[in-house]
Amino acid sequence: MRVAATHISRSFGSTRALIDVSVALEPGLVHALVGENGAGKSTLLKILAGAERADSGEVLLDGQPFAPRSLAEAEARGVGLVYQEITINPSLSIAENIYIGHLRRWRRGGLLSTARMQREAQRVLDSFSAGISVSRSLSSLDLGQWKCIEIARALSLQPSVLLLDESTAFLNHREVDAVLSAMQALKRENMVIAFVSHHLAEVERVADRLTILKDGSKVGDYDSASIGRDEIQARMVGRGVSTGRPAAREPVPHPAGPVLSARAVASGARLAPLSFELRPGEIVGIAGLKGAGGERLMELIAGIVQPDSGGIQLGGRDYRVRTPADAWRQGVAYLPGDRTAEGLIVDASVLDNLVMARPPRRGPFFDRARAGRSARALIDRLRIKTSSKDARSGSLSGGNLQKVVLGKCLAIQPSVLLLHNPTRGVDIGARLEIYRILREEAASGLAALVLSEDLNELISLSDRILVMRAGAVAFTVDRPADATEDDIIRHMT
Ligand SMILES: Nc1ncnc2c1ncn2[C@@H]1O[C@H](COP(=O)(O)OP(=O)(O)OP(=O)(O)O)[C@@H](O)[C@H]1O
Repeated sequence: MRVAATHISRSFGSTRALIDVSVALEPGLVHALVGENGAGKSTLLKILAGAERADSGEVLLDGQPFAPRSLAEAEARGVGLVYQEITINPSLSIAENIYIGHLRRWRRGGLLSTARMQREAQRVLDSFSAGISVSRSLSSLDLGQWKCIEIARALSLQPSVLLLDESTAFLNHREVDAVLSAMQALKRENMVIAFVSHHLAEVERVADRLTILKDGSKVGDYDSASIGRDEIQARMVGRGVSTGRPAAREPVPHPAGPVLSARAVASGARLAPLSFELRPGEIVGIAGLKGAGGERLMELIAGIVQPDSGGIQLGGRDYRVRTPADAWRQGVAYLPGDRTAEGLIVDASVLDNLVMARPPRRGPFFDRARAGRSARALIDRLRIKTSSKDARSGSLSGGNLQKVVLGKCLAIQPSVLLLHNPTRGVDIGARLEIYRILREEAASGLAALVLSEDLNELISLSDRILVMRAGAVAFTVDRPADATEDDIIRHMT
């Protein structure tokens, strides 16, 4: 099957998400869509998948007009979509997750024919060498394998075209491999594959062709062999970007006493008694696999869970927080790993989300004028792409939403900032901007703890890195500038 989209335009109110974009997708080739946050990548995929309608333009499937009004209609014509978010239900089996929404297929006289469903689910997983047995429990699989189950779900409808929207965004470096291998296996089956990614290393690894979008318009189509990473970046942003990974931080002196110190804090089996100090101006990275203890440490400081033993001091005083709100009040801001579930309210405006943690007041009243000024300053500083400060947050693109959550944290001028995967889904230009802002904040005294699956991010940002394994610090990298990803991975596993 060939996909030809021509002269596609789509606006949302005053935002022109796509302007006269044409792309051609060929079978047996992996096609990457790249561009800055808000460039229009997801909108284009959604139009192809039936989740959005184009205002104008035409899509042809093997020469036949294709204007699906729903995902189901697109699926029936052979076009499947894999979402950015994880959509696995852990209380169901692998096979049930694959056939969710189509379980009726496996019912005979009111009974679910589990054995047949399992056999068929296994066949689909094996068709792209996922290496997953349907008899396993979901909890024994990693997120990359969960993504492969979502790919199997799309494949169970026998599509000829598979669209993946930032499917690796929530995965760590190992889990990504499973998804990229799946794409390569499907390419060999002669499928049309298009994916969105902010990670140009992934694009280089699997894409045969790429289309660059900028501000809703197409910059161009390229053979990936003929264009280098620097040129892709330059074309994405419309100006030169020197490198995707900024120079590592030079060690900075930290003369003051610790702003935060943990003494033998422990939390069940998740965290063995741990002591460490965080000084003003210091950025400390935490590396570790899921469940290694980094997330639990952040949750303890953020007031989400209570330590079983040990204690934390903030600014030399006992720091006991029972709820996240307590922590925010004391100047400890937390950017959670999942921006929409915990980080912000999608139905509220950009302004409301930005100032939500500490709304400016005049007397007993909300000071809308001051809130407006502060929101506008954050929108400019973080280069948040929104039609206005009053726009509904849910209308922003994924990367821009992430910047809103970061803005909400910075708005309270915290003394300690806890960041979990701070630049997930954020494009390269904005990522460098966020690193610059965090360094500026650190230079004026902010202390930050950064838990990230992106090890290059930790190396670039941190003054030191705590590498966690099985609930304890297995190793401390004192000079991240001299470390490589492999050095860190060795201590994580
Ligand atoms: N449902 C919507 N309502 C209003 N505006 C929208 C809607 N969907 C997308 N937009 C706007 O359209 C533009 C393109 O968004 P899109 O999600 O396609 O970008 P993207 O390239 O996928 O970005 P990201 O890399 O951040 O995910 C953005 O300015 C976004 O705010």
